[in-house]
Amino acid sequence: MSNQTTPAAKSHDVLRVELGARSYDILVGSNLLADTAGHIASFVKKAGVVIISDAMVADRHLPTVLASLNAAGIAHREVIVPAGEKSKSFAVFEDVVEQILAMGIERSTLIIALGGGVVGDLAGYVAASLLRGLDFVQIPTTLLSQVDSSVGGKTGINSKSGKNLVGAFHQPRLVLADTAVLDTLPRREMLAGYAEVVKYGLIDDPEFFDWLESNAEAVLNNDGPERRTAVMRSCAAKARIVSQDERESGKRALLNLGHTFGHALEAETGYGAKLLHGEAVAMGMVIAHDVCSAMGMAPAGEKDRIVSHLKSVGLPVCASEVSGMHWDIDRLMRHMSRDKKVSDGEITFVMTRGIGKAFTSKAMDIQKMRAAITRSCHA
Ligand SMILES: NC(=O)c1ccc[n+]([C@@H]2O[C@H](COP(=O)([O-])OP(=O)(O)OC[C@H]3O[C@@H](n4cnc5c(N)ncnc54)[C@H](O)[C@@H]3O)[C@@H](O)[C@H]2O)c1
Ligand SMILES: O=C(O)C(=O)C[C@@H](O)[C@H](O)[C@H](O)COP(=O)(O)O
Ligand SMILES: [Zn+2]
Repeated sequence: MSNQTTPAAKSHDVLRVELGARSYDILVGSNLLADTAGHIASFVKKAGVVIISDAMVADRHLPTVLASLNAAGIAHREVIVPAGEKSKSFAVFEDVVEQILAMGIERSTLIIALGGGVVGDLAGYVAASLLRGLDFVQIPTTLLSQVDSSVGGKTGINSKSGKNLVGAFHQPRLVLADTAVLDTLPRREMLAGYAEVVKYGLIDDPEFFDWLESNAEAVLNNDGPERRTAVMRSCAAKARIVSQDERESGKRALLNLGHTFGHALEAETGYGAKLLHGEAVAMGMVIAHDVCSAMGMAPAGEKDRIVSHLKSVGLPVCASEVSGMHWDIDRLMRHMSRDKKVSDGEITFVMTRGIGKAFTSKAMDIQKMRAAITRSCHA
């Protein structure tokens, strides 16, 4: 008989976003929601917590969170918004703020964002605004929010003039990424998040892109080690960049790879289910690689490799794949001119010399860019 005991599996990994007084941990693991109360305990005061979630997530995962808070005797209230991008609006923002103020809150009330990037961006902006700033915790429930939106403190809503044009930088106190909740996420939403995972490989980690080419289906299908690796490696990449440039005065703009084009496509489709953010980013990353290879700075074969990987999992790669859309290139160009990376009247673009070699520059060939957008819209 052996005396050996199997060591208990590590329940979660911890990453730190280093931002001085605003530093915080990202916990990544399976079934973390069951001990929500334990994980957030040090941020909860007598005033309790207000959970902001959407109807879909509340239906599936709020009971687990509430059971944990009830067992620990933590006072809680809930605000539930409709699921989907349309909740990142002035109307929903106002409604949530008024509901929470009517509850009677204090500066020590903790806001919890339980949901995907829509809930995280909205709840973060609500937290930044109420009483001029409440603490908040991100509990991301989509792949996209676990690998990207819950980290870094960009919060906000959309305006008629464009995507995320109203908001604030407001860092969470903690990010609790429970990879098991992704088991209830529809494949299309998983893929939208996967586009942002691929983005990290394309920015500056070609080995990660190689790894994804072999492990994509394991990441997407099972709550196993590959998914955890993908979430951890993505969060580590984002944390590293955000720690160096919290307010996007330089390097952070790299996280916008594919977004200048992607946000224009999203705005033109009316922020609905026609085109998800991650799908627009996938198309935008292809356009970025296409125009850079047309400008002779990136090998054309690399764009083909990216397209082939995105297609292999089922992501759309061309704007022409959005059904019922008749794209107007001039309107797309006008949207791009309102990008937050515009300075002195010129857009800073995230460009590329190939996989893992993204950089920022204003030196875009506008005619070649128009041609690349046209290829995407009329493929
Ligand atoms: N702040 C940032 O840094 C940042 C980064 C990337 C994206 N974003 C924003 O994030 C938003 C997109 O986020 P998203 O892709 O998470 O979309 P989302 O929040 O709309 O969630 C997608 C859908 O999945 C449902 N859902 C969420 N979790 C679920 C679960 N576990 N099981 C079943 N259904 C679930 C939601 O109800 C919704 O219908 C966009 O508005 C984008 O601009 C922000
Ligand atoms: O965190 C960042 O910085 C990013 O750019 C991450 C993006 O994936 C995200 O979509 C972000 O919301 C885009 O920011 P925006 O400033 O262009 O609205
Ligand atoms: Zn994004």
